[in-house]
Amino acid sequence: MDSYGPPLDRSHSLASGLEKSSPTWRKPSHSRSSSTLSSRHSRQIIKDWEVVDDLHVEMHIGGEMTPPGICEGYLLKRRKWPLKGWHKRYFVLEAGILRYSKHQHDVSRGRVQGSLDVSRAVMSINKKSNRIDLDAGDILYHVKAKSHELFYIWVTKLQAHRLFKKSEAAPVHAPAHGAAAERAQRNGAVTASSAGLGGSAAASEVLPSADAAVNSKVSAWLRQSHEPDACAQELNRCHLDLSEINRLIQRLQALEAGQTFTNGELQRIISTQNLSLEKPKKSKSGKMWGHSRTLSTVEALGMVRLVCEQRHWCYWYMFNRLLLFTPNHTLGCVFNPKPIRGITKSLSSSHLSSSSHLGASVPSIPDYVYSQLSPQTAASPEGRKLQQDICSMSLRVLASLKSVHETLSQERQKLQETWEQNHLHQLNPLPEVRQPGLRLHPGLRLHPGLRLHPGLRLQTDASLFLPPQPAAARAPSRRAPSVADSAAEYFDASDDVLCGSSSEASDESGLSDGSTSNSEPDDGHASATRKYRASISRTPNSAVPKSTGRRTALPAHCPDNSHVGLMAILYNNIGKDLARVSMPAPLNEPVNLLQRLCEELEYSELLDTANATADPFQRMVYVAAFAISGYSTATFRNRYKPFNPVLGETYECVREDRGFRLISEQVCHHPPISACHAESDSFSFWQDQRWKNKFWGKSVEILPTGMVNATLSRYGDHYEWNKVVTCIHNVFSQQRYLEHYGEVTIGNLNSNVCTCRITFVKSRYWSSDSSKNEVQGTVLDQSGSVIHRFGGLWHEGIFCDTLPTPKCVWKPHPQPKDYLLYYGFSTFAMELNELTPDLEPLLPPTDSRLRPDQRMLEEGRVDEADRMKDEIEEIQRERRKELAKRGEEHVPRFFKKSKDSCGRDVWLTNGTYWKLRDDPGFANTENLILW
Ligand SMILES: CC(C)CCC[C@@H](C)[C@H]1CC[C@H]2[C@@H]3CC=C4C[C@@H](O)CC[C@]4(C)[C@H]3CC[C@]12C
Repeated sequence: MDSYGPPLDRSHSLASGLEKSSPTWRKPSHSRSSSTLSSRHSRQIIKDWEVVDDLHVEMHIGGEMTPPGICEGYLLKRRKWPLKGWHKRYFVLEAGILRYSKHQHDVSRGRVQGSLDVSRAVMSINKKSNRIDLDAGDILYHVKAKSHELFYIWVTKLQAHRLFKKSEAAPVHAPAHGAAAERAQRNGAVTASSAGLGGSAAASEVLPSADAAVNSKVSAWLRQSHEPDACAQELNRCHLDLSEINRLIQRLQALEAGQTFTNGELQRIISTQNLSLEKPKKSKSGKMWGHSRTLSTVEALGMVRLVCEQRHWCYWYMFNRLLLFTPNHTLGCVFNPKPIRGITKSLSSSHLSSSSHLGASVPSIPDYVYSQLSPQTAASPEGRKLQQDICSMSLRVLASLKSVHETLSQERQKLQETWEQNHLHQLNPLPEVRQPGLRLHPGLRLHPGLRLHPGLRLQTDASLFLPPQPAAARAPSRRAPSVADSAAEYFDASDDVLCGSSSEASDESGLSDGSTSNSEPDDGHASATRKYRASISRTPNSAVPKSTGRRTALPAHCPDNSHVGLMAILYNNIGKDLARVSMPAPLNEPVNLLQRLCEELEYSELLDTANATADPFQRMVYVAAFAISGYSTATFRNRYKPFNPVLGETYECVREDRGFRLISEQVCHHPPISACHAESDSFSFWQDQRWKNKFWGKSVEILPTGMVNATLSRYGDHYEWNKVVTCIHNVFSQQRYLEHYGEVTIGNLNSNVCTCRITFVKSRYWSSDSSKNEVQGTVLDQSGSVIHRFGGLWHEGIFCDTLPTPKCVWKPHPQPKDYLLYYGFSTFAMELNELTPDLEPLLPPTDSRLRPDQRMLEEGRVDEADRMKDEIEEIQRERRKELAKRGEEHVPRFFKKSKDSCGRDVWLTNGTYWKLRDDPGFANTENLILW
């Protein structure tokens, strides 16, 4: 195998964008943390793994995606238990499903030992050891091919199947639209102008044809709305552009490698054939036999095979010098080409003649392909031209996709609202008639203090609170109105208040819905969230905060870090707290974890409002909104990691404009703990943050421990709540995103009048983007009755429809201009690390604002920042060693360890910071030297 050339450990991945070459960032990303591994060897192994994405698979022939062919053969499969050793198993990959059996003959007998949908698995490969890992969460396969060639073929095939299956699952093709529009037209719902409206036309099909009002409104929408047409055109353009880009890239690669065939063509051939990778058995007549299913076709189509008898080499020869199989390694390859006539022809003619090139110097397929993927300077004018074309075309596609996305989201929202409003009319044509079958959760009772609106109509989404019930129990039943119905009416009454006019209420309010009798609890959640969402979107954004004199942008744009390989870093730090893993500076954002604690106070006005609210139940709603608001930063913050504070580092934040001041300190190194304390006239807020990680292959869960605390001065409340899990999905890929899920319970340690439960709903993998990030909450009284309910999305806002005036209790501020160029920071986040001349002399030298590496990164001096970061971490290590030598322990300066009411360790302020700052001033105290 070695003779196939060395370069399997190149950082240019076969198909992943994770480890693109980078002259600036060739510094091996694992170097920093490699000390955690025992041997150089194990580091090497980790380094060679790559996650494969499906971007580079070439499967289009003439614009259509070709279904990939079957692939079958023996692979070595890692034993399940103990996880040691390998056994040979026969694998068949067909229609996106990878099945395996013990032996080849088991397949025909239907004896399958396991199967996995490859489109749902994360695929990691190790080119050095020919290994492929497929991780579908619950099912995990570790397999190994016997040779590079087999490995390459399997990888190519797997990619092809994944891509095809994914594309099948998410069809965006236009042709169906015409048919749908036609059908819709037959229903009389749309006029001729709607042909080609695609999804929108299809939506009209589900409208109950009996309801003329519904039909007319939606068809009016369809008539007026031409955006989907524009989108379809735009997408068609994108499609063409992408094909063109693909062609240009291939051309460029071929040009640079001086080759006639492109990598894409090779991949396409492998993808589309039916392949049996087993050694063709010798028949009595001495003929070579392949898999029975494929053999005759193979011969019929003139499969290209050269056998070089003298040297006992068997060349399976696809293109010029592409496949080289030796009897010792790979044992034959039988192709059942689907009719790609041109290619078969070219195989058999011009390329056969180049057999004389074959030999030990011939690069293997992987080498060939990797060489194609290597960045090469396109010296020729044609190459440069190609590069420019690729660039400008890519930008065009990006712009188109952005605009399509925006338009479609708006249209969807409009349609949704139109549909919901009309749907209500249909379900509740007569306001006085009670809708049968309404059920309410026993916990959802009417609070004695609540007044019912006189003009009651029955529209509610009580299903929100319904626990799962067997289908029989969901059947509508007629019964007398009950307290539960009254509660439902109460919610409806709220809508009236919201909309001002009772007759128009159902048209305007996004909150009412009569469709409760047979909705699944999950659907209930989703539909409630849709309504909350609609109401939130109608709430105007809070006025742009008046200028605080603080900066509105960072000094420099964020660096591109898409090339930095994360895999090695994370593997090398398994078991470590992700947030604390040291990463190269381009992976960092110029704020640290102490500052991120402060960021949770971005919406501190909610605590001020709570403190000004007399009713304890309503007060709780605002506290809950505050607890949720702290999670909203996650929306745009998944590309960079906050700096880890060093032990003893501090941070202060004085916000006269918001009326609070905060201090935080890194109080412990093992485990790393950051503590903070904030105070204002209306509240105090403190927490210490530490967390654990769970690494799931393609995602990382952050499980915070420790409670968050807030007290309100006016009512003496002491609220305490837990945090939910934050999950970094697709951690290795550029499609990384954050999700929060779990339950938060807010208690009041000084009063048991009410509690609050908030659910951060875990999205299902098929859920649409608009239903991601759902939050639902209830405020309960002592007996467990629901007094208030609220919901929405943690990145868009929270609506409470049970307040005397139902309203959006919280909505995140709009993001500042160009925020994506500034790490996705909000205005508040931009301000966190701002250092003004009047502030500087007042800070202790341990303040994060004075930390040089973070400052360098903020100023765009990324390389310097990285070096400085190494130095600061080294200083910290030295300091720890010194302390250990002296048998001492680090004592935090401004926080002390204590126990909370449940006996848990907590870090509380010792009350000295602000006093020292005033007198004698930190310039006159003894301070730690951290950098
Ligand atoms: C470079 C890439 C891979 C790493 C990105 C990691 C980022 C997204 C991670 C690292 C540390 C993480 C934070 C750690 C702790 C918390 C507290 C939790 O209650 C809310 C989420 C929050 C605030 C996390 C958000 C996501 C986070 C910032």
